[in-house]
Amino acid sequence: MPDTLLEVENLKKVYESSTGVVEAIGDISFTMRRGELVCIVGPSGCGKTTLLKCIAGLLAPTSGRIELDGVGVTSPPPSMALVFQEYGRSLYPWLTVRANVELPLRHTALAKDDRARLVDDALRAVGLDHAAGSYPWQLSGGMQQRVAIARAVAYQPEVLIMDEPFAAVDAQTRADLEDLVRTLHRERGMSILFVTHDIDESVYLGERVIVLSKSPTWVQEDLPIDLAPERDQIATRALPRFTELRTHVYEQIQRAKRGEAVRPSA
Ligand SMILES: Nc1ncnc2c1ncn2[C@@H]1O[C@H](COP(=O)(O)OP(=O)(O)OP(=O)(O)O)[C@@H](O)[C@H]1O
Repeated sequence: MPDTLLEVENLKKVYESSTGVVEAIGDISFTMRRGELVCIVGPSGCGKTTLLKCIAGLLAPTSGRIELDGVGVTSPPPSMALVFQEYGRSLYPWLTVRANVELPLRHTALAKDDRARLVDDALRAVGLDHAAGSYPWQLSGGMQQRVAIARAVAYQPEVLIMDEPFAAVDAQTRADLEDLVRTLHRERGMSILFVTHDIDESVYLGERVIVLSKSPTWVQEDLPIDLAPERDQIATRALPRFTELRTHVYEQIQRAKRGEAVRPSA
């Protein structure tokens, strides 16, 4: 199998509406390998969601190319799963946790027993096997987001796309969910593209952090995170190297906001 999973080449997105023209994405190129966990950060409004929508085939780019597994993305690829910030809106309140997790599998050719096995396994992976019969509205926000993650895990996607998934949960829950994402990546080899506003989160989670410029957006830096793969909320964040990396990313985002970085080809 080829090592490159996702390829974004010279992506440009211009919104045109009655209120005017917005060049959200100027020219973004990057690749992601199979099994990688890549974080994307950038100033507010720099086009992170626009980028993910294009990658997910929900929005047509103005120009450029996106390939998943060597195939051009022109509509939502079946081998992709998405988890958004608004877990409340991504779960069906009239379905149990189990039924919510099973939902995408109902459209596959899997036998009922196989579907049940995948759902059980995913619920166990996110620590919610005890809540299978509950309804989403009976769960805390963090638990609801675990259900959304379990649904993605059960679906066994080639790549999991996460758009600020933990922005609406409290700090302690957020730390637990970050560790869950690291575990899914480490133990199941999941390929994860993770957008966040939180610089510390990007360094804690990522094997690479892609820093975007302000709009019209380009890749200002593609930074390898040379921390050990075993990460711990207290020990890793206390490392001098963690502080160096987060300070570096912070400075890059400040430069991006001020528009100081100059595009190499410009
Ligand atoms: N449907 C749309 N029509 C017109 N302009 C849009 C549309 N969606 C987004 N934009 C503009 O495109 C730019 C990028 O928006 P986008 O939401 O992708 O950025 P973001 O980095 O995800 O933002 P945030 O950090 O606030 O979450 C912004 O200037 C925004 O106003």
